[in-house]
Amino acid sequence: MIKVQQLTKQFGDFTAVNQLSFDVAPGEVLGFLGPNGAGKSTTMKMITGFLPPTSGTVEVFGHDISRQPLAAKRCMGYLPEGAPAYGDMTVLAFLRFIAEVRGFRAAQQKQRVAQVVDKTGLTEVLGQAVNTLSKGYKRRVGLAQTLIHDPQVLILDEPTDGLDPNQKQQVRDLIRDLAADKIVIVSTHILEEVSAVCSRAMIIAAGQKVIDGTPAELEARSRYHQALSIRFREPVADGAAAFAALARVQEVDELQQGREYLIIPQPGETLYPDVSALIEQHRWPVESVHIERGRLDDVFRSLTQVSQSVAQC
Ligand SMILES: Nc1ncnc2c1ncn2[C@@H]1O[C@H](COP(=O)(O)OP(=O)(O)OP(=O)(O)O)[C@@H](O)[C@H]1O
Repeated sequence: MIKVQQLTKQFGDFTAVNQLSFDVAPGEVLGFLGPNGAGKSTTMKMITGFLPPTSGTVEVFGHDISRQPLAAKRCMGYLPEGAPAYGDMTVLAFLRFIAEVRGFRAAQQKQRVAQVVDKTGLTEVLGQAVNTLSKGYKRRVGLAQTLIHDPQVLILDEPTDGLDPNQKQQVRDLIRDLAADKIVIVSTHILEEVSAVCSRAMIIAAGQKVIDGTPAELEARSRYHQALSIRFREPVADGAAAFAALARVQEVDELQQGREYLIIPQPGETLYPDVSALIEQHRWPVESVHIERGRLDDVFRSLTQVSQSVAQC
């Protein structure tokens, strides 16, 4: 279990992280979201003991990161932003070095290195200097070094940043694979990553938590939650006015000259029965109907804009 309580970081007069509290349990993949400068990296650095908090505490499986840093760090693997250090070393030498630092010797060291090389797909670049690797491989080397001691907790700062779509997919699959019995905290700007790998998501803005829930709970906050997206086989004249006249409709968007409509309900309402009755009454030729779960980008935008403007007041 990770327990973060009232965590705060000030740089001079500026408060980068403000009274942040949350718990994470094994098996959870927590997506840490927020606009640039929200305080994600600063929080991760404090959780992993790379930056002392101004106030507040972090406990990792009962070990306080400030008072028992070695015991707490033993439980964690941390992938910071950017590329791994020691770029002149070959991948193999670098991973052996990390294994050595983590206390593995002889056969055990070989075995640990071989396991992470296999997991992260590094076999073909083992003899290459880290500096000369592509961005994707550098990221994988970073991931490999976080896994060497098979930690119970993985803290990954933008693990797919700068990767191409295939590499992104591979890293996400790896995170999902690793997540079964670990705690994973992953910061990202990429909202589709949250749906792809996270069991829970927290949005922070201006150093403060603005929402914490499952991706489905976040999507339910979107204005598009339960919106109906309807496509007809041919254009339907007057559809916009007819849909807009229904009770509990907030907005109707007509697309493709009347072949498609997006009908947004008032908050908390569902429209399917009324819309379906209207379509039947007019015998409009429906091709497809889709009920939206909600859009994370819309939730992200509305929550972070509100809290940033509050912070500026
Ligand atoms: N060492 C420092 N000294 C002064 N200010 C800092 C320092 N480190 C971070 N900050 C400031 O704290 C705020 C939070 O930074 P942080 O890097 O945690 O944000 P972030 O959410 O990770 O952003 P990004 O998504 O851009 O990586 C920013 O305004 C940043 O400029």
